[in-house]
Amino acid sequence: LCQTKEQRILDFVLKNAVRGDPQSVIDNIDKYCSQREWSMNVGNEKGIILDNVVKESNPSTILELGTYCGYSAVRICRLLKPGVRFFTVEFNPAYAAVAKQIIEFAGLIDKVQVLEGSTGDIIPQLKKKYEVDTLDFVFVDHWKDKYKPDTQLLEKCNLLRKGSVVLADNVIVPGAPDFLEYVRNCGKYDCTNFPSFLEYMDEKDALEKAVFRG
Ligand SMILES: CCCNc1ncnc2c1ncn2[C@@H]1O[C@H](/C=C/CNC(=O)c2cc(-c3ccc(F)cc3)cc(O)c2O)[C@@H](O)[C@H]1O
Ligand SMILES: [Mg+2]
Repeated sequence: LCQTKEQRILDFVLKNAVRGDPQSVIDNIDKYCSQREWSMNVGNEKGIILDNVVKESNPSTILELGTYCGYSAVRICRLLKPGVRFFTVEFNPAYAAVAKQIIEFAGLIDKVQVLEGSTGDIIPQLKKKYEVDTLDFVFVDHWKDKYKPDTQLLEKCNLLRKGSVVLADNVIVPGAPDFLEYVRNCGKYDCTNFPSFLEYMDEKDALEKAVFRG
């Protein structure tokens, strides 16, 4: 029996999407969350912007902060060439379990490493334990008050290089004002705002792209 919303989303995907077809997984999550139960996936409007920024960055090493159900992990990894490394961090075991099953159903589990734990613990381990040199692309979509400290932690751990792209969801709703102020004024990033809409709603939201100057 599906007790949680996340389990109901997984169940809907397993029943209605096509195994091995990432686009059908994305479309079915969007269908469920727009028709049945709202859920905090990046969604299709902001998702198209995410797709375009990923495509233009052509990244080889990607980090996502906040996996949730794996919607954006599937969105990003469906665009990646073979051999690319995608790490996604999730500290809620129940969400991580749902995400792994959704990513697996989409046929992308070989490209994805779901790192269970807190970003504060995992980011400092990326170089030594996960053999990461620097990150080409970071998608930030976890607790909004952690965007700024975790971006600063990425800098401190020397995980960003000249041209690394940090793309943040929800800079209008719920908002991440300290993060926005930081990336726009600290002098280390070239920032671009992408106005869009909150997932499955008519409210305005936006993504912020912050390119590290190195
Ligand atoms: C120690 C905490 C920081 N470190 C962390 N390390 C690892 N995983 C972390 C995490 N923080 C949060 N997470 C995970 O990220 C996810 C959290 C996402 C938070 N997102 C939101 O709150 C959010 C919220 C909205 C929203 C918008 C409008 C509204 F009326 C209500 C909600 C829309 C969004 O697109 C959102 O992304 C969860 O899976 C959580 O378990
Ligand atoms: Mg979000």
